[in-house]
Amino acid sequence: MEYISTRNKTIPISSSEAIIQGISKDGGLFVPINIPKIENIGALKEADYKELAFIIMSKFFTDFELSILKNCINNAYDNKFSEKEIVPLLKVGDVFFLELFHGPTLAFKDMALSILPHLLKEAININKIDREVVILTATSGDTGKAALEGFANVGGIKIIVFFPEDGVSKIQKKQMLTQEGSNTFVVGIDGNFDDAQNGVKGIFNDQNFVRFLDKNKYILSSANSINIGRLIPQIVYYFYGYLTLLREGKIEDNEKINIVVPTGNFGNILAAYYAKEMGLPINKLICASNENNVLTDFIKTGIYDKRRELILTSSPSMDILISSNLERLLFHISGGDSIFVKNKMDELVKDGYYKIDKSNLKDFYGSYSTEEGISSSINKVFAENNYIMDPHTAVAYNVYEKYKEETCDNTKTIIVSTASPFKFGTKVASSIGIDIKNKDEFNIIEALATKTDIEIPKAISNLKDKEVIHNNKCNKEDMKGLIEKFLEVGDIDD
Ligand SMILES: N[C@@H](CCOP(=O)(O)O)C(=O)O
Repeated sequence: MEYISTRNKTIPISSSEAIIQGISKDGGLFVPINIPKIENIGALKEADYKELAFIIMSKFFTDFELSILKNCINNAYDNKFSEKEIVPLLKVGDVFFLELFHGPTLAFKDMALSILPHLLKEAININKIDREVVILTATSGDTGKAALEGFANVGGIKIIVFFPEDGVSKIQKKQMLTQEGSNTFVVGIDGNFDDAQNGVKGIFNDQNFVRFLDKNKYILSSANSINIGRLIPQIVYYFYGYLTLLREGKIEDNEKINIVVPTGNFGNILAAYYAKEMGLPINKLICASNENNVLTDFIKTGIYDKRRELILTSSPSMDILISSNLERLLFHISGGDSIFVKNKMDELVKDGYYKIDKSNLKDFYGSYSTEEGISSSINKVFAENNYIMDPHTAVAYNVYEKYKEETCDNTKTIIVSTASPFKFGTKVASSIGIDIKNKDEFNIIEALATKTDIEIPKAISNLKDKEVIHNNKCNKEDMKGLIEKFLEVGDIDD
């Protein structure tokens, strides 16, 4: 399988090269030259998570020897995950929650960031790279910690994470600032996630800086979902969720289901779109946003308009106005028209918006939840079903309720549950009536554990006494300066 840029189809590269580069030099994202099909999906219903991961990933990562790919998968999906199914599926009321947060950092990002370091190491070997790889990551909370965890102490790789100083939850922040590993660097910036992501993309595209790093024997890569090595592993759990329904007799073979995804950078829902294109019977892809509802407007009108204030919400991983992976969707729905994609991306930079024909978005339904909607959904599901959702998952639930009301569609539905509620203690606890006044975050979490009768995950209880290691802060304009400092390469301008 070859990969091409969404903005220029003429230079195909291998999957291992695409993983190393992270983002194309022309600013585009790598996409597979075609999306492979899987026939007779129902026959895979007895496959465990690793077997399924191998079947799916081997169709995309074709320049990895099969035994090497199998090793990567075995090393990724092991007892780092607390549940033996890796992603349990739970029926709650009339929906199914696919819980993607049982990995080491308690968010769905672990699903791909447990394997990306193994894939990248192998990609470095395959391409005989004689440079140290520097992973630049922008995060609004969950990606950062999952990437740090995955890459900590991996030889030949350094990881630098930029997060919005005031735009992540207290637990997310503590998770990142206490990260051990001599190759890890964490920086709070004085902007929002879009600033961090724009900054990182700008650095990738600054050819002078890239050459300067190269002279110092460094190359850049990415751990965000702009990296195809992040996206492909996320396809697996959509198949696994579907096949679990089939194995448990909840659906017939080939029966269509809906998938609801709380969405920010559009990577997770794009993985579901890839699954659909590969043949998974999906009816609607339901794109759930928080008050940063740029995607809702896009799906309803075909107009993507980022000219609005970014709002900090209780679901920070979705506090995004420039959803990177939409670029890949534009490429696919335009039949692979890279000129069209480039024009739209240029319009977004120049004018702040672009328009497409909304009939191209028929696979999707989009809506959003307010802060109040998040609280009332958490409260309702807990009261009625004794099931506790984190704010991101609550956004998805809230939007699914709207979808049902609007469409009366009773297709069986999976909601992806993307993070542990204990990462967002204040919002979750207050939503179910716990008095949070005068309590610190860890007291709130203890009260939440008592009320829900769920044990606090070790990854959170251990955090309480962990020492803060990273104290770096910078202006959003000075991200390059910090990279120079961490890599000890001097100043490009000297
Ligand atoms: N949801 C985010 C933002 C980055 O998303 P990614 O999937 O592109 O890495 C986060 O948690 O940081």
